[in-house]
Amino acid sequence: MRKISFGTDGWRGILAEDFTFDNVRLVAAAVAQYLAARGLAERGVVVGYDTRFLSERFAAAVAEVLAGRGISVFLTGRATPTPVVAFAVKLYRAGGAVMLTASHNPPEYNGFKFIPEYAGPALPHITGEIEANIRKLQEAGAEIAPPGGEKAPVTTIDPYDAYACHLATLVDMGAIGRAGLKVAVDPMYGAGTGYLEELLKQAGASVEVLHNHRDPLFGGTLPEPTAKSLGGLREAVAKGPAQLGLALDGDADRFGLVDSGGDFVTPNQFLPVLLYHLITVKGLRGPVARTVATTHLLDRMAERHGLRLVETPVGFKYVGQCLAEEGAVLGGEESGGLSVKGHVPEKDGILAGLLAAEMAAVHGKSLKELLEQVYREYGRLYSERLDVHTSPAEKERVLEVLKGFEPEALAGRKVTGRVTKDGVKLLLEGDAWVLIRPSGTEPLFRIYAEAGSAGEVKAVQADVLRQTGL
Ligand SMILES: O=P(O)(O)OC[C@H]1O[C@H](O)[C@H](O)[C@@H](O)[C@@H]1O
Repeated sequence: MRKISFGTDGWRGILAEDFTFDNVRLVAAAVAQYLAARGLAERGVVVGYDTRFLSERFAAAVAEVLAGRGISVFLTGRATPTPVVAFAVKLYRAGGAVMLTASHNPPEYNGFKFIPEYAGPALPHITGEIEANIRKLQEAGAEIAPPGGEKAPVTTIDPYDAYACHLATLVDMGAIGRAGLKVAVDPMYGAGTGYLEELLKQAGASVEVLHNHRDPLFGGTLPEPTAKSLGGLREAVAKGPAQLGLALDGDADRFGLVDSGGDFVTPNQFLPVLLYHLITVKGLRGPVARTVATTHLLDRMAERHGLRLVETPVGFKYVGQCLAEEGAVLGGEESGGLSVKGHVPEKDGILAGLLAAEMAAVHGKSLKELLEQVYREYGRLYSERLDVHTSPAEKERVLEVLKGFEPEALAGRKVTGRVTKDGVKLLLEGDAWVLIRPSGTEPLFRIYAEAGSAGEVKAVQADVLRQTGL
């Protein structure tokens, strides 16, 4: 059996291979030990799950282990988005939450996310402690049998209404209604079903919904809101009357956006437009947090407005930490995660979608028109990510190469700096950069690049491939 370990965001495993009821019970017991050691057990734990195969059964198994160890459980009565489960931690002042989900992974996966009492993704020192507990339980040959009998209650919850009220403090729902916005929503058969479309309808928008029934095979695609997977939504928006398309990933923590006409808007394009809106319309002030892989257009904007820019490794856990501890206005990442000041420090695709709708309503413009405005004020940057699949042996070789990867120039541009907070990032003259890092969720390397033209981005990536032999 492979080692149970928490990657970029939770433990993920293939169903029946690694992700078994026995292993889920083992990890739940390790979480119970962590909570007890931290004095958090008496606050109880929220348990939620997505729409994947057996997710509700795994959630019930986790609830049973926790309750059997005297920890009260707030169990969601239906599939619930990860950000809503995080919000429920605050709502019930719980000691943490367990979310059963493999997010946007292929259908044969399921997963286990732990959300500590601060209501954002668990930081490495916490998952490290849980992993150590798992090893000790395994070494002791402890059998985590269904405990047979609860020592604490399991209460069924539905945090929808409280979450909706909270979002109404962050989003101008009235503006969405007044504008009579027409929106198409694609929850990708996932846990966001019944959330984003309902909130928009309640606000008064007219909503067309796609893929809003449970399908653990996700219609044969990945529940990942990328341009490639959102063909149906793009077609729906291109056909009209919808002016905007909003998508979520399998557990609704990531967002995907389709502009009027059916064009996909990347997170690197949306984040600067949102920051502009938050600063100029909503009047928010505070630092701006982005991962090392996210657009530097945010840096230019932060500098112009006198805001501090915080760069974190990849993983919303680090972005969330900046939101929670430093009061950031916006925390975002190129893989489609964001949260804003006043919200839980967990990425939230529903909030992102509602903010996009608010912006369309308030400005009466498409996202692309707003983006053009941002480009006019701050200059334009092109960014792209290239994913390169590798075997485990190849991965080791490339990691070795990266240790000493300090070229003088890339694609004819001088290297002016080297950042190693996550993978290797080379800063190039002319406000360009490239980052090479192994994914923590998939067996591949990601090569992210940004420059003043699309051609330069491609040239820089090609030179990285050539020089590293990837
Ligand atoms: O690039 P990876 O290590 O595969 O991570 C990709 C993404 O995985 C999860 O969704 C994390 O929550 C994100 O913060 C991260 O950006």
